Amino acid sequence: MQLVRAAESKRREVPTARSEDAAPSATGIDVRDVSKIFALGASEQTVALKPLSLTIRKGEFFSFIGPSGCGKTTLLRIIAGLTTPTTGGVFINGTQVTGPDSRIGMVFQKSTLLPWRTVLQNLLLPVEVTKSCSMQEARSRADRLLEMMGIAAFKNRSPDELSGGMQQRAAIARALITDPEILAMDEPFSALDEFTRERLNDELMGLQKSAQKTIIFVTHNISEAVFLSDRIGVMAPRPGRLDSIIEAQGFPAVRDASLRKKQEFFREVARARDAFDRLHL
Ligand SMILES: Nc1ncnc2c1ncn2[C@@H]1O[C@H](COP(=O)(O)OP(=O)(O)OP(=O)(O)O)[C@@H](O)[C@H]1O
Repeated sequence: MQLVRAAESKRREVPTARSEDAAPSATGIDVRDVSKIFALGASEQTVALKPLSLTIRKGEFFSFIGPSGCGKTTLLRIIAGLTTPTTGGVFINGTQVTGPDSRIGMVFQKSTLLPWRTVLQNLLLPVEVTKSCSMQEARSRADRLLEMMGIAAFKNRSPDELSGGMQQRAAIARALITDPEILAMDEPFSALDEFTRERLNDELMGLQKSAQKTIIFVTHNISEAVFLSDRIGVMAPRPGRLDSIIEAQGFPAVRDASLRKKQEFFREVARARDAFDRLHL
C-alpha cells in the first residue's frame, strides 16, 4: 500500500473537483469540502469532521479506519444522505445527494432486521417503501440474493432464529434488494467472531467483484481493511479529519482467503499500522 498524505491526495485525486467552480466527477462519489459540527446546547459544539474532500471511484472498495470518535460514521452517514453536512456536499455521478438516496444501500453494525417480520419480509421492506420495482420482481430478486448469501433455507424464519453472521448476511441482502450501485457499510462485522468475519469478508469480496458495486466500508480492524480495500482513508480524532490515504499495491485483482497467509499481506498490514502510528494517539 502506498501512503498518500491527505493534502497530497487532494492534488492527486480528481484535481478539477477541488475548485468550487469545477463540475463534479461524472462517475463515482465526490465528497467535496464536507465538514460537520454538532451543536451541543447554546455554547458547546463538537467538530465531528474538519472539511475534507476525496473522490471514491466507481467500482472501488474504499475503507475508512480510525480510532473511536474520529468521524467515520458521521462521514458515512453524510455520504448516504442520512446526515446533513455543515459545509460542502456529496455528489454521486455528478448529482448532489440531498437526502436518503436510492443509489446507496446501507448496512449497519447491528443488522436492524425487524423481529416481527420473517427474513424474506425484511428483504422486501425497502421495495414496499420505495416501490422501486414490482413485488413479483422483488420476490425473485430476494430469492436470488438469499441464495447468493447462503441463507435461502432461512427465508421464512424470524431474524432472531439466525446466528449473528446470518443476520448480517440478511442485512446485506436487504441492502441489495433495490440494486443500489453503492453499498455503505458501518462496521458490519465488528460484532462477529474472527472466523465468521473472515468468511463474510471473503464473500463480500466476491460479491463486490461479481455485482460490480462501489463499497464504502467503516472498520476498526486494520487487517480487515487491508484485505478488502483498494484504498483506505486513515482518519484521526479531535477534531475528526482525514489524515492520509493508503493505496493497495501488489495485491492480485481477485483476492481470496489465501492472501491472508502471504508475505505481501503482512507487509501491507504493517504499512497501514505505520500510518496509524503516525497519528500519535
Ligand atoms: N448526533 C450527534 N450529536 C452530537 N454529537 C455527535 C453526534 N453524532 C456524532 N457525534 C460526535 O461526533 C464525533 C464523531 O462521531 P462518529 O460516531 O462519527 O465517530 P466514529 O469514528 O464513527 O466513532 P466510533 O468508531 O466509536 O463509532 C464524536 O465526538 C461524537 O460524539
